[in-house]
Amino acid sequence: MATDQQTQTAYGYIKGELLHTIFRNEQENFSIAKIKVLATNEDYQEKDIVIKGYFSDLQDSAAYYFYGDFERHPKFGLQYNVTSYKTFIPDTKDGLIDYLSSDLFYGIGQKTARKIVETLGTNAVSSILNDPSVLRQIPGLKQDKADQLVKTLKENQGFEYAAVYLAKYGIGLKLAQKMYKEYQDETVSVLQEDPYQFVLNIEGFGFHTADQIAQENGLSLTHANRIGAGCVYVLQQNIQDGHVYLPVEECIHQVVTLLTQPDAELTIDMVQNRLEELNRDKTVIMYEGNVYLPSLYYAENGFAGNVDRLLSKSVEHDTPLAELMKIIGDVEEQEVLSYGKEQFEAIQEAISSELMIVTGGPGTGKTTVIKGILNAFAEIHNLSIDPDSYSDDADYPFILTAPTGRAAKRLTESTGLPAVTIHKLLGWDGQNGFEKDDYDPLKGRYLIVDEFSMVDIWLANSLFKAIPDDMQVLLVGDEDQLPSVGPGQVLADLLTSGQIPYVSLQDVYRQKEGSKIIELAHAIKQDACDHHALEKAQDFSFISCHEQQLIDVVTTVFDRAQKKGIDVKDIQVLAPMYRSQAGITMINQHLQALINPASPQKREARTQDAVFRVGDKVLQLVNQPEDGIYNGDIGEVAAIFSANENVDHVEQLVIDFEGKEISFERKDYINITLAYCISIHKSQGSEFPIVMLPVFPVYRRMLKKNLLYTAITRSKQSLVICGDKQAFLDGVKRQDTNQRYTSLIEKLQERLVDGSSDEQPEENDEAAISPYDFM
Ligand SMILES: Nc1ncnc2c1ncn2[C@@H]1O[C@H](COP(=O)(O)OP(=O)(O)OP(=O)(O)O)[C@@H](O)[C@H]1O
Repeated sequence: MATDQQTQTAYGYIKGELLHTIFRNEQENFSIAKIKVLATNEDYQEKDIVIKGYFSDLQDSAAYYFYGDFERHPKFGLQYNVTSYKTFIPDTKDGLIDYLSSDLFYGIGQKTARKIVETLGTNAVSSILNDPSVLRQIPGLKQDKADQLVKTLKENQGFEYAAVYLAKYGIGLKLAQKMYKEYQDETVSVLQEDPYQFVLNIEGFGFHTADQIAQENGLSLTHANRIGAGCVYVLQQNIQDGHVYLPVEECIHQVVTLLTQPDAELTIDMVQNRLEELNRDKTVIMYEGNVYLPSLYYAENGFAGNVDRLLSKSVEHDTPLAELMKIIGDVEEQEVLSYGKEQFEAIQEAISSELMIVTGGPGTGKTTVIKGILNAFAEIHNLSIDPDSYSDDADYPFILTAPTGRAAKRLTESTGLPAVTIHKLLGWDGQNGFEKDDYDPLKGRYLIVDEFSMVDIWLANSLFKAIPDDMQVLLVGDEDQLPSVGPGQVLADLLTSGQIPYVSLQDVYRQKEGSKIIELAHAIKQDACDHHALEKAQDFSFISCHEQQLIDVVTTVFDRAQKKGIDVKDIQVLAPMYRSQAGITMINQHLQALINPASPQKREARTQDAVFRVGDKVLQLVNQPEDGIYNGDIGEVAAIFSANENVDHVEQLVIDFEGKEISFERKDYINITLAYCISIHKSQGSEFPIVMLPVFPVYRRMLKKNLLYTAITRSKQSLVICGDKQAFLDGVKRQDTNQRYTSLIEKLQERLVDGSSDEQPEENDEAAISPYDFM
C-alpha cells in the first residue's frame, strides 16, 4: 500500500475511510470499525482493516489518519489498535476546497470554500480553530455561517485536535477522553495556559507532563500554579507510600526538590506561602504543623470521632462475671475444647466491650475466639446463631466482614456463617459511593471485621460511619503483617493509642499439631529466626540456589508436584518485586509456558505486554465491587470470545472467580495479570495450600520482617523457600523503618483523654468525601 507524502510523520499510520462501525460505546467513546485503507506507511497490503480505540463518531464523508499498532487477534487476524487519530484535511488548494464544501459543513458551498482557502491559505482549518475571528476577513461570509463552520470544525476536530496534541506528550486516548469530557474545546488552550490544573483535577495526569507542556509554552518555573500543583502532587505521591500527611517542612523540602531546576530559583518561603494559600482555599489542610489532602484529614477525624462515639456507650447487657464465665464454659463444652487464658479473656472482654481488638499470629486461635464470642453472645442474648432460623424480614444479628473477597470467603469457611466484603456490606453502588452511612446505618447486634490490618483510613472511616450506637464491634487482625495498601496503619495506631481494649493472643495452638510453618512465623515475630529455624521439616523446605537457577528450581518443584498428583493450581509462588531476572513477570511467563502452553486448540488474547490463554490463572488488580471481585482475587480464564461471537460485539475474556464468571473487555485487561506468581503485597488476606517463596539478595531493598512474615503465613500446608539463606535471615531482622505519617494516635488520644479538640479546622462536607465515593 502506498504511503501518503502529506503525513510527514515518524509514526506508523493508516489513512482510511469508514466502511462500517462494528461496535460503539457512546459513554466511553470506544469504537471498533472496519475502514477502507487509503494509504499507510505500515507494512500492510490489504484494502481494509478493523481498527479499535477511543474516538468520537467517525463521519462517513471524511478520511482520517489513524496512528497505532497492529495487534493479532487469534481468530480475526490483524487489527489496528488506534492510540491517536486526526481527520485528514487536504493541504492542496483544491482538496481543501472540496473538503470545506463537502456535506460535513452545512451552508458552505464551493464559492465560499474557495474564498476561505484563497484568503487563509491551505492552513485555513488550523487558523480558524486557533482564532475563529480570522473568518471576518472572508468577503461576504455571514456571521451565522461563520459560527456554524467554527462549531462544526470544533465538533469534528475538537477532541481529535486535543487527542493529537496530547499524544505528543504520551497521553493516550483514554486519558485524553477524560480530559476532554471535563474541559471540552478548552482542553488544549487550558493545557497551554495552565497545564497544572490537570494535575489537580484529572486523576492520572502527572506533574512531569504538566511541567513539560508548561515549559514548551514558556510558563514561568516559579508560577504560583506550578508550586501549587507541586504541593498537591507531592502529597498524592506520599499517599502511595501509605502516608496520611506530611510534616510541613518535609512537604516543603520535597516540593522544592521536585520543582528546582537550573533556571528555577525556588525558595522555601515561596512554597510555604503557596501552601498557606492552598490551606485558605481548602485545597490542602494544615493542622498542627502537618499538611494533609482534605479527604485524608477528614477521614482520620471522622474515624477517631466514631471510635470515640462507640467507646463512650456502655454495653446494654452487662452480664455478671460469674454468669459470663459459666456461659463461656458451656461454649467450651459445646466446642469440645478448653480455651487458653488469653482466649478466655478475649471472649470475656469482647462480650462486654462496645469496641475491642483481638490480635495474634497464625494458629493462635483467632477464629476459635471469634466462634466462641458469637456463641457466647448468642447465649447471653437468647439469639440463634443459625442464619436459617431468621425470616427474610428479620435482621441476622451477626455481621461478619473482611476487606477482600478471599478473606471473607475464608471467614465463612472457618465459621460456617455468612461473611461479605466491607464494600458489599456498605452497599457499594459503583457510582455514588457507599449506601450505608450515618443516615442509613448497618443493622445488627455484633460486627466482626477480620484481617483489619488491611483496612486503610478511608475504608475504616466509611465503615465506622455506618456503625450504629447499639452495635458491638470486634476487630481481628495480625499486627505483624504488612500495613494496608492504602494510606494509614489503622490497626497498629488503634493498638498503640492504648485507648481501645485489646487482647493479643500469643500461645500457638496449631504448632501443637507439629507445624514448622507456624514455628517459623513465630520465630520471625519474636526476632529469633536463625539457621536452625530453616531446617527441613515435613511441611517446610529451603532450597538453596542462585538467582540464575530459579527457573530450573521452580520447574523441578512443579514437575515433582505434578508427578505426585498435586494440583499445581494449589502452588502459589509469591515474590516481592515485578522486575529482575527473578521477578514476578519473568516467573509468570515461565510458569505459563510450563503449565498452560500455547496450542492451536487454545484461544489466546494478546495485549502489549501479556498473553492470556484459556486455562490461565489470573489475578484481579483493582477493586471491582460492582461485580463482587476485589484486588487480590484469583481466577481462571474460562473462555475467550471474539467480537463476532457475542451480542456486545467486543472481544471478551471470561474469568471464573471461584464460581463467579466475570467478562472483561479489552480495555479492562490492564486490571488483570497472570497469577502463577503474585506479589506478596497482593497475597495479603489470602491463604494457599502450598507457597513457594523465592528470596534473593537482588530483592534486598524489599526484604523486611513484615513482608517475609506476611509471605510465609500465607501457606496452609506446605512452604518451599528457595534462594539465599543469608538474604532471608537478614531480611527477617530488618524492621520496616519507613514509618507512615499518620495522626490517628494523637486524634484518638485528644478525643478520648481530653474530649473533642475545639481547635480543629471546620468540617467541610465536600472535602470529607473519600476516594471511595468515586471508585
Ligand atoms: N484452646 C484450644 N485448644 C485446642 N485447640 C485449639 C485451641 N485454640 C485453637 N485451637 C486449634 O488450633 C488451630 C488454630 O486455631 P485457629 O484456626 O482458631 O487460629 P487462627 O489464629 O485463626 O489461625 P490462622 O490465622 O492461621 O487461620 C485450630 O485447629 C484450632 O482448632
